[in-house]
Order: sequence, then C-alpha cells, then structure tokens
Amino acid sequence: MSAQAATQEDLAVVIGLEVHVQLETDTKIFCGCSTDTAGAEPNTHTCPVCLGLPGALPVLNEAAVESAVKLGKAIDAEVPERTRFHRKNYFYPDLPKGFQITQYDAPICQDGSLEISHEGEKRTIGIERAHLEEDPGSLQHVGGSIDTADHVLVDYNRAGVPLMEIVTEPDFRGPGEGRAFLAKLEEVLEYLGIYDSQRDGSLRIDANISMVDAEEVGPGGAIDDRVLADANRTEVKNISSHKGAEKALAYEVTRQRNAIQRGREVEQETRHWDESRGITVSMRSKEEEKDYRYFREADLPPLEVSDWKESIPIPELPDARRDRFQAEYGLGEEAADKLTSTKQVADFFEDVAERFDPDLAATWVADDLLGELNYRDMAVTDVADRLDEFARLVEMVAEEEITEKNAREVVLRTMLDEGADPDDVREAEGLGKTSGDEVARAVEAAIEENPDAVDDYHAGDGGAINFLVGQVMQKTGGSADPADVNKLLRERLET
Ligand SMILES: Nc1ncnc2c1ncn2[C@@H]1O[C@H](COP(=O)(O)OP(=O)(O)OP(=O)(O)O)[C@@H](O)[C@H]1O
Ligand SMILES: [Mg+2]
Ligand SMILES: [Mg+2]
Repeated sequence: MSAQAATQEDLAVVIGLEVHVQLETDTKIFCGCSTDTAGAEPNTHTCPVCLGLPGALPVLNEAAVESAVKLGKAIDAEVPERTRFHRKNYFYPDLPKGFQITQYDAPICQDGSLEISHEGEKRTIGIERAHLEEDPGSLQHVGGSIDTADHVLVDYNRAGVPLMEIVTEPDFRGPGEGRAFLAKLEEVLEYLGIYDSQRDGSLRIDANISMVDAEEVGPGGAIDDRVLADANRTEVKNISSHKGAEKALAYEVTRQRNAIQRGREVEQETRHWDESRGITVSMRSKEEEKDYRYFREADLPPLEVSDWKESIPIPELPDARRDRFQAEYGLGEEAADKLTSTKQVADFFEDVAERFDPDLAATWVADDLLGELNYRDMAVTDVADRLDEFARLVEMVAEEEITEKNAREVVLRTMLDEGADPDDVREAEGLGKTSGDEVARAVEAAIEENPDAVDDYHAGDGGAINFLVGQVMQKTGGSADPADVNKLLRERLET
C-alpha cells in the first residue's frame, strides 16, 4: 500500500528529538566570559573568543566536559577514550565566526538510553549521541515574528554558553511520549546538578516528525532503518518547553496526516514552531550534512577522558531514589513519584522524614505542601529559600504544638499567601494547641451544661457525642484535636 492511499489507521507516527541543554557552568565553553547573563545589557558578556574575532583561540572549559561525562553516565552511554571537535559551517548572524564548534564523528556520549513511563507503560528511548558544542548568539526579531520581522537584533551574550545536544533515536510513537521523555530528561539533568531549569532558554528542542505505513511497525514499536531513512520528515525548530513540544508535535502530526490523506507528499523541510500562533511554518528546505562542510577544529587538541571519567561521580538518580523511597519509607508508588519529581522535593522530604516521622513527612510534603503550591500555580522552586519554615511547620504538627487541621488550613495557607513565618501565624491566630488541662476542663463544662445530650448518649444516640465534641471545640476556640476530644468524652461518660 502506498502512503498516498493511506487512511488515519494505516499511518504510524515517528518522532525523534534533538534536545539542546545549556550546561550550568560559571564561564563559557571556550572563554572566560561569565554565563550569568540574566538581565545584562546585550553584548556585555563577550570577548574576542566568543565574538569570533580573527586570531582568537578557544580553550576548553573543564567543567563543561565534566557535566557531559555525568550526563553520559546517567544515560548509560559510552564515553569513548578520545573525542574531538569539528567546525560546522553555516552563515547566519547568530554565529559570528561563520561556523559553530561542535562534535561530529566522535561525540563525547554515544549509544545511551532513558526509560520513560507514559500512560502506565514503560518504554526505553534510545539516545544516539550527545555532544558538546557552543551556543550561538540570540536573535531578537523586531516588529514581527521570524517570517515577518522588520529587522533583527543580535545579542552575543549567549554565544559560547556550553550546550549539550542530545539526539534520540526515532523511537517515539506519539507526542505524549515525547513530552514524557523531556520531563524525564529534565529530572535527570536537575538531579545531576548540571542544568538550571529556571534559566530562560536552557532547554530547546528540535523535533523530527514523519509518518510511515503502520504495517511497517514491528513488535515493541520497531521500524526498519531503511523505512525510516526513506520517510520524508520535517524538522520543527524553536520549541522551548515540554508543553510547547507536545503541542508542536500534535500540530505537525495532524498537518502531515491531512496532507497524506489528500494525496499530497509531506515535504522534507525545516519548519518553525510559532508558539503564539500555535502553528508550524515552513522555513527552508532541509539542509543536508554536506551543506555544513564539517572539518576538524584544529585549534582544539583531541580530548582524552578515559582515565578521568572514572573519577567523576554522579548522585543517585530519580528512578533509583523512587525505588528506595518505597522500600525505605514504605511509600506507595504515587507518593514516591510525587516525592522524587524534583531533587529539591526529594531532598526536603528526606530531611523532614529523618527528623520527624516518614508517614507525617510524606503526607505533609506530597499532599499538603505540593497540593497547596499546585493550587497556587507554584512549584517548590518558588519557596526554595523557605524550606526551613515548612520543616518547622511539620515539627509543630509532630510535636503536637498545633492541630493538623489548623496547621494545614490556617498556617500553611497564610505562609503561602502572605509569606509569613509559621510561629508568627500560630501566635497571631492564637492557634497553640490547648493544653490537656484546658481540654479536660472544657469537657467537664460541656457535660455539665448539656445534661440532655448526656442522657441521649447513654440512651444510645450516636449523634449526641458529636454535639458534645462541638461544644468542647467551641470552648477551646477550635484549638483542641477533635479526635482527642471524642476519646476524652467517651472515657468520661463511661465512668
Ligand atoms: N523517519 C524519521 N522520522 C522522524 N524522525 C527521524 C526519522 N529518522 C531520523 N529521525 C530523527 O532525526 C533526528 C536527527 O537526525 P540526524 O542525526 O540524521 O540529523 P539531522 O537532523 O539531519 O542533523 P542536524 O539537525 O544536526 O542538521 C534524530 O533525532 C532522529 O531520531
Ligand atoms: Mg546541532
Ligand atoms: Mg536535525
């Protein structure tokens, strides 16, 4: 059956991703310019090297290589003994030298993989390679978007920021899997501490999409290399988030499907994701490898990492930590997932679990804190500098200085909404958990003042106890623990 005659069901989606990640280093990859460019005036973090002035020589940043090796270990890649750099030639204003220093035939990471879980199923996504390169400068399109702008401004502050380009096999069979992969990759990068998710543009994605005859898909989603090579694919550039990736992929899948159903061929081309319009637009026919005239970067010697790489440690990664949390703290799968979703959350949970009690810590971090943050469209990163205060709140609950209900509904919410300190909120709201004596007195008073309810209780009316609990709660200003009060009342009424 030819692709032309295909209907919806006859087509399988093929997606491969090229993910560009900015490595978090103090200085650029080939010069000493600071990478801390947030809010800086354009073109103020530059020097002859990253501006590509004639005669300037690159010197490789050791920290960038170390980060690349860490990533290689995390994705189970081969890190060859010797790697080298190449020049990729193209003419575009974001590249002052007219070429990008990148890696070609000897990338620092080869043949890795990452396991994702999507819609309850686990899949292993192959990673063809991950190589080091320099980030180009950034362009600002003035008076329109890329295809309509009046003119373009160039900022070379970004030029030379270390980038890792991670190239997957065409292993995704749908946009959702692509998104799951990006989330997982970001998690791993954060755990490794080599990446700053908060930095603008620190993760940028090119997505390759094609359609093949569904009959070509074998067991486990395998597709023959020849079929993949023959399929006309589009490469979508300018995707900068997981959400954007899923949307761009879904758009492109629909566009290609429609074209094939109308009997048209999908053109092999480069397209641009226009985030604000939610569409992809054609940019140019796809360049081929020979267009880049790759040749060896003679200004950088080959890089030897064979002995060195063994001495570069990596921390426990998300999957391992998830398993350990389940085994060590008796967490369910869902709680373990939530509590390892970012390193910061996981570290915070462990800290609180060790100091107080794992069950309490799990509820407080997974349900209460993350729930309230989520409700406010916030993440743990937004309160990263206040984690001590949240730990203090859990301590108050653990030490029974406050009821769980008040801790959750008053203190936690006020902390988040007003940036208040937990002890201050408790004091201001008079929420100190009432002492045992005070509760006992309130129980006595409630019994004395409500003989009818006491009679009803003895006559077997189950509702009477709730009424009495309510009376005690009122007398203690809501600061007693209702479960304790219930117990006290029953004990007292049975004697
Ligand atoms: N048939 C296909 N459909 C979708 N994606 C594919 C297909 N074949 C290959 N890919 C994906 O295309 C991506 C890049 O492929 P490749 O390495 O051949 O370079 P390229 O896009 O030509 O190179 P560059 O972007 O550096 O110029 C990979 O992620 C790969 O998985
Ligand atoms: Mg590249
Ligand atoms: Mg490509």
